[in-house]
Amino acid sequence: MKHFVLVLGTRPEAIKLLPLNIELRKKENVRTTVILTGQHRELVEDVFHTFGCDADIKLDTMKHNQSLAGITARVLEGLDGLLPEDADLVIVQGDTASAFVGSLLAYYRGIPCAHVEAGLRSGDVHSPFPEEFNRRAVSITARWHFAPTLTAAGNLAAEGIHDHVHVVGNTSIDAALTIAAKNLPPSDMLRAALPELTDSNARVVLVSAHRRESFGEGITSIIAAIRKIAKERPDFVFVWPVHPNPNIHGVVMESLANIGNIRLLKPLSYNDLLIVMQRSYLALSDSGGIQEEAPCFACPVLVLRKTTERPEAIEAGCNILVGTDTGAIVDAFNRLADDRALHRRMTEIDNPYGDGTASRKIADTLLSAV
Ligand SMILES: CC(=O)N[C@@H]1[C@@H](OP(=O)(O)OP(=O)(O)OC[C@H]2O[C@@H](n3ccc(=O)[nH]c3=O)[C@H](O)[C@@H]2O)O[C@H](CO)[C@@H](O)[C@@H]1O
Repeated sequence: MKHFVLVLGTRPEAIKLLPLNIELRKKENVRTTVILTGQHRELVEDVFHTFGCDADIKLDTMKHNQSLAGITARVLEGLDGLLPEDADLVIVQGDTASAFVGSLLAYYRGIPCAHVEAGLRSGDVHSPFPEEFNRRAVSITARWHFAPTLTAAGNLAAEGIHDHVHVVGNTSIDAALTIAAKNLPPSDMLRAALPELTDSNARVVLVSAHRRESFGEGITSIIAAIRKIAKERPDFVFVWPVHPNPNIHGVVMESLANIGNIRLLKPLSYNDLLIVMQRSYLALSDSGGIQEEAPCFACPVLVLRKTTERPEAIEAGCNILVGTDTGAIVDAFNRLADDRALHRRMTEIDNPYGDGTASRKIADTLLSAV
């Protein structure tokens, strides 16, 4: 019996690793232990609930206004005491401190590591900060690299990483399709905050922004764009689940409260988020996961970043890279709002991040290799 340990700390890691854990647990000759590092505790609990499972080990690392050094040090020390001695494999995902530290500890202990969502690169180690460093660092020690796309595999090849690279799609698509197929009802909170959910004439727009690179000037400029569009376009309803990060939360709540067609909400459960996405005409977002999931649900994304390590959806024509300039956001929004033919073309393209089978492929590969 093999023992695989999944280490995760944030909401997107839970969304992208729990489908893999479910696939692994279907196998007879493997058992898994899920360790939650506690990096973003509150946002993660909901995801476990949605997938109907719980973490096996929970670390308590969350501190108010935690520094990067503080998180990294606490997760490394906490994990060191808890990583099971008999682990045959450590699995990490993406680009967080938890992923970096999980792979580092596996390296220290001589345990092989598998990296899910390997090969995403911006090319600038300072942006996104610190994610670009984290994912590059994981690639140095990982033995298996599960790249979501050929582009990501090409990024690894450019760094000399050729062995055990498997292009499987992104597990975010497995998660989104699995949960959407359950057709779970929206929460009472969402129903009350967004009565337009059942009004087929209302045009809904999903908004989200939380990247560190947008703190300060970027978020101010995004807020100015949303305020201007909302005032000029009362035919649209804007739904913004505001990230709890203090650099975002305060300024968004202060600047956009009391505008009738802007609904500022607490972070949505994953199921509610998918319901809003399915109901949205378009999304304005800097989120990586939303850029990947939205093409499944006919929801073009205007990407609120200067660059993205997800060029596939831009190249395919599902999403548009807009940046954070107020005028550019307003122009791109109006164009897509008014040009229904463009909107239809953008929503008819196959999702370049996969078809919902990434977790099964990863589980099969690992079972035959470890
Ligand atoms: C630099 C970069 O791009 N890094 C990414 C970053 O993740 P991100 O940018 O995707 O992070 P978020 O936007 O926080 O999460 C998104 C998920 O959360 C769901 N959601 C959202 C709002 C809400 O109210 N309720 C929800 O349920 C949503 O549907 C989606 O699935 O780290 C990951 C981990 O390593 C990486 O994979 C990934 O590269």
